[in-house]
This record gives sequence, structure tokens and C-alpha cells, in this order.
Amino acid sequence: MTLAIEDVQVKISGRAIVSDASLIAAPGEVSGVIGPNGSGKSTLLRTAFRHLKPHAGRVLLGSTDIATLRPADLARKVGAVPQETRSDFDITVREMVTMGRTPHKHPFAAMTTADHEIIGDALSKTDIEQIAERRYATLSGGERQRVLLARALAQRTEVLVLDEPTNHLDVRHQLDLMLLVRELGLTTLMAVHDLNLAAGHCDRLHVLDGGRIVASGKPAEVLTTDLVRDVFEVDADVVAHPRTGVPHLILSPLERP
Ligand SMILES: Nc1ncnc2c1ncn2[C@@H]1O[C@H](COP(=O)(O)OP(=O)(O)OP(=O)(O)O)[C@@H](O)[C@H]1O
Repeated sequence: MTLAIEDVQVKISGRAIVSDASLIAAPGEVSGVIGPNGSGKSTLLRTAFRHLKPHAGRVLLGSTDIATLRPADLARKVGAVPQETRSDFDITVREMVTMGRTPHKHPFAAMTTADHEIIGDALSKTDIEQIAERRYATLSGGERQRVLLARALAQRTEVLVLDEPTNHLDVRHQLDLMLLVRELGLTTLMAVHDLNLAAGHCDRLHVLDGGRIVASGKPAEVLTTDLVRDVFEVDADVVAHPRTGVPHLILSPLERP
């Protein structure tokens, strides 16, 4: 299912945080949103899973405006991993992941064998089986991040929207997450800070700067020395990764006159 953001504008306290943003996340593709701190990545993604309502424009799932969907219908279609979430839930990891099944259940309906299998699969894919009985509130940042991903996987949606899901993760779990997202083969829209992770694992990149999308395309088209200098204010030597051939950025501080 295609996720399309069309001419979205978001204002907070009268200030435009995102302006005229349009992008398409295609089925089976991993679409990355990159940009410096405060460029509007989270704000844009929050409109894509309807935590924020755009002041103008719309977000379409296929041909349906998400503004018209009932909450459970939206939750059956879009799995979201927000950047910040409450950490005072007094529930276990397994219970947190089980919440991902809620949109598929009638109120008070018991979990079926199929539900338990889906939950077990989500725990296993995110490598959190061994902490399944721990209290969510006691977890480290990286463990929590993986639990939130597991909850979204348990929703079994066609679309995933992930706000900086590799934050807090160690390098192995960063790579595991990117490979997992790719293997799932869903429509994926994710904000990524690490430009090399974005270059190596996203099919398309959208660059936000000052709330506007200033470039979109394949990583090799987008991640040029000029763009990285203009938007991120660092110097980038772009080389081919010796094993995969994808663009790899060697970053250094901008030489100032
Ligand atoms: N509730 C709010 N009230 C006031 N300003 C806000 C609010 N939410 C976001 N902003 C501002 O909007 C801008 C964009 O924020 P956003 O979190 O979308 O950026 P981001 O690209 O995700 O940043 P980061 O890389 O630091 O996570 C920032 O200047 C931020 O301070």
C-alpha cells in the first residue's frame, strides 16, 4: 500500500514547522527522511501516523485520506514507532507487544494461538525474547526502542512509520533493524539521523531543511557533497562502500574561512 504525503503544512503556535511537504513511500520500499536537528522530521512523521493533524494538505493510504479513518482502522494499516513515548507504563514487555494486537480484536476477546504466534515472532525478530517478562519501565533506551518496534510488528500492518528507530541502538542492533525492515518488504517511512545507515539501507531519501523537502531521490542522487554541505553544514567525501558499492560518506568539519 502506498503512503503519500501531499502538500502538508504543519504549524505549531502559529509558526510553520513543515511547509509544502510531499513525498511518496512506495510498497516494498524503505523511504528515509533525513535532515538536521529541528528540520521537521518528527513533525512530518507524526502527521503520517496522525498524532498531528496537518493545517493544509493530506496524508493518503492508497486513495484514502487517513483523516477519514477510524482509529482501529488506521492502526490495522499503519504501525508507528514514535520517537518519544511514556516510560511509566507498569506493564511487562510481553504485555506491551501484545497491545499491538488490540486493533485486530473485539473488545475483551481472548488472545488466540495465532495472536500468541504473532507476538512470539515480533519478540524474536527484535531480539527481545529474553527480556519479555521484564517491566517496560525498567528497560534501557535501546531495549525500549526494540519493544516499540515489536509492538508495531505485532500490528501486522502493510505500512510502518518509524521515527529515528535506531536512536539508542548499538551498532549490531542498528544494522539488524535496518535489515529486518528491508526483509519485511512493507511500505516503510523512517526518519534516520545516521547518513551512512540511510545511504546503505534506504531505497529513497527525502531531505528536510527548515521544514521543507529540499531533495528526494535515490541515496546516490541525493547524498552529494554539495547537498551535505548546504543542509548539514559538514564536509562529506562520498566514496563507494568497498563491499556493497553504496555511497558512503566520510564526514569532517566544514573548513570555515
Ligand atoms: N510542541 C511544540 N511546540 C513548539 N515547537 C515545537 C513543538 N514541536 C516541535 N517544535 C519545533 O519544531 C521544529 C521541528 O521539530 P521536529 O521535532 O519535527 O524536528 P526534527 O527534525 O525531528 O529534529 P531532531 O533531529 O532534533 O529530532 C523544532 O524547531 C522544534 O523546536
